[in-house]
This record gives sequence, C-alpha cells and structure tokens, in this order.
Amino acid sequence: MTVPAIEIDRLTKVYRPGKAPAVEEVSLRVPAGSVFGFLGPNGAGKTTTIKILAGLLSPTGGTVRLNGHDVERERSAAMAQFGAVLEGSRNVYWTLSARQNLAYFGRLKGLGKAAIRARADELLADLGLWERRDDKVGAFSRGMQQKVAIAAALIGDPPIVLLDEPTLGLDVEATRAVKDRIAGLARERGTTVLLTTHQLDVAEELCGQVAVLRQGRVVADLPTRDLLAGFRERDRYEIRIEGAAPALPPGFEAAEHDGLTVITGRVGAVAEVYDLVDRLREGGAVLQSLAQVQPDLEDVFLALTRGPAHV
Ligand SMILES: Nc1ncnc2c1ncn2[C@@H]1O[C@H](COP(=O)(O)OP(=O)(O)OP(=O)(O)O)[C@@H](O)[C@H]1O
Repeated sequence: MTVPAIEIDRLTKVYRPGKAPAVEEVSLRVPAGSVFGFLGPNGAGKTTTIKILAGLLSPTGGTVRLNGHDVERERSAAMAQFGAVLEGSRNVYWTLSARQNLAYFGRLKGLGKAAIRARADELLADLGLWERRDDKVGAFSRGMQQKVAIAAALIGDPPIVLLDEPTLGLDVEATRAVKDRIAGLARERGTTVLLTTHQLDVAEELCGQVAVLRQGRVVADLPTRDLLAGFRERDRYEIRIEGAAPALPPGFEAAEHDGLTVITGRVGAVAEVYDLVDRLREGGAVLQSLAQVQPDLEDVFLALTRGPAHV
C-alpha cells in the first residue's frame, strides 16, 4: 500500500488545560499528488492543524506524518518534505528583493547557485513577478508579497505544500495566478497540496477532496463532488407568485418581497414542485417564475457547520 503524503492520526491540541480542545481526535489521509481542502468556520482548528503539520506547534495527543516521517520523532526528515505559507505570519523578508528572497530560501533548502537561479526565474515568471524581481518586497502590494511567499515555499520543489488561506485578500487576477499555480503543482509535478480557505469557490475549483472541521472535529471528509452531489439530490426550488402566500405542503416556506411571494423548498423529486405549481394555479395564484437553485459549496458548508455540534 502506498504511504499517504499526509497522515493525521487522532490529533488533539489543547492550548489551555481545562478549555475545549482546539483540535480533537482528528484523523485524515491526504493521498500523494492531490489537492486537499481544509474548510471550516473561524476557530474550527484549521490553522492549528497546519501549524502542527509544519512543526511549529506540538500536539497534545496523536501523530502526524509527512511522507511517512513523524513530525515529532523524525523532525528533520519530516521538515524536508514540505514548503509552507502560513496565514498572518511574515513569510518573506521585506528588505530583500523578490529574487534575493528566493535565493535566501533556496540556500536554506541546500540548493546550489545555478539551481536556485533557474528555479527562481521560472517561479518569478510564472507568478507574474518578473518585472519586479529586483524590487524590495516591502514595497510590494499584499498580493505580490503573497506570490513571493508562495514562490519561496516552492523554491526547493517540495513534495508537499501547506498553504493557509493562499488567496486571502488577493484581487481577481492575483487569485487566478495563484490558483493556476496550485493546480499546476499537482498536475505537472505530482505535488501534494493541503490548503485552508474560506473562499469556497477556491476549494470547489481546486480540491479533489475536502475535510470540513467544526469546533476542532472533522464533520465531513470526502471528494468535493460527492459532497456536492449529496446535496444536489435534494435541489432547492424557488417559485415566485403574485399576491399573498397560500397554505403550503411540508418542506416549503414562503416570504414576501415587494408584493411578490417567494416560495422556497427542498424536494426529493421534481414532481413535488409541479404538484405545488398546479395547486397554486388552481388556487388562483399568478405564477411569475420557477427556478431551480443549485447549491454551491457554501450551502453545503453552512448546512454541515450549523446546528448541534458533534453529531
Ligand atoms: N495561541 C493560542 N492560544 C490559545 N488558543 C488558541 C491559540 N491559537 C488558536 N487558539 C484557539 O484555538 C481554536 C482554533 O483556532 P484556529 O486558529 O486553529 O482556527 P481556524 O480554523 O484556523 O480559524 P480561522 O478560520 O479564523 O483562521 C480557536 O478557539 C482559537 O481561539
């Protein structure tokens, strides 16, 4: 059996004894060469987990392995497996130019001058930083600084890349460049990428698999398309009629907007919607529109993270 690139076993982190754990009994497997999304509301434990994977925090319990190397027990071997960009931390040196930053991080990874030059030039060109390669990073926009941080994490061509909110605060163009680079890493180099994001379109576009964390626990861990398919079985419909709301069958609810009544409901079969439309017409309602509303990952995520915890 091939070793998963990232193996998390019953990981628990308690920051303050007596307080609820930030991460509780989390177990996950990330196959090599995949892009895996870590989702969850604020405070769910995503950053804590990534920091433990990157060796910046010690777990209270459980283990994490990167390409089979235990982060606590085989530290240097585990550290050689990844490059990381962590949220909110200064990942690059502002007084150095983009190219000098990459040279510095390349030397840290033990690369020779020629290899650093070739790789740095490729990354700078790829991420749209070529024109500004000799400017100090301190004078860059947030998006450009983020791109330098990503390039620095990739300079040693690590097999695993950990990215905490890689597109946070970036404009449309910068987000596109970063998303393309992430997709290309997995597709062309076989790199394993674990990313956290609140931007569900990013997860939906890039991640083959997602885990949803809530209050430190995994509430879903499955292929992104299965997560969506599970919800699409129960599509949501929206019917707009003129005038007041009539009595509705279970599963439907009505709200009034500007003299129109908007009826919404999730149904198992489309026939239920047509039955309702017939009944509305028979009752004299004037139908304005009927639409099917496809859920996106945000609907799914909200459904999983609302309601009682730890179900
Ligand atoms: N250094 C710390 N000391 C004490 N508690 C902490 C510390 N860092 C995080 N926490 C707590 O741990 C829990 C998980 O936080 P974490 O930052 O891992 O969540 P997150 O999912 O990354 O959230 P966000 O989406 O807001 O970045 C939160 O309740 C947070 O308050």
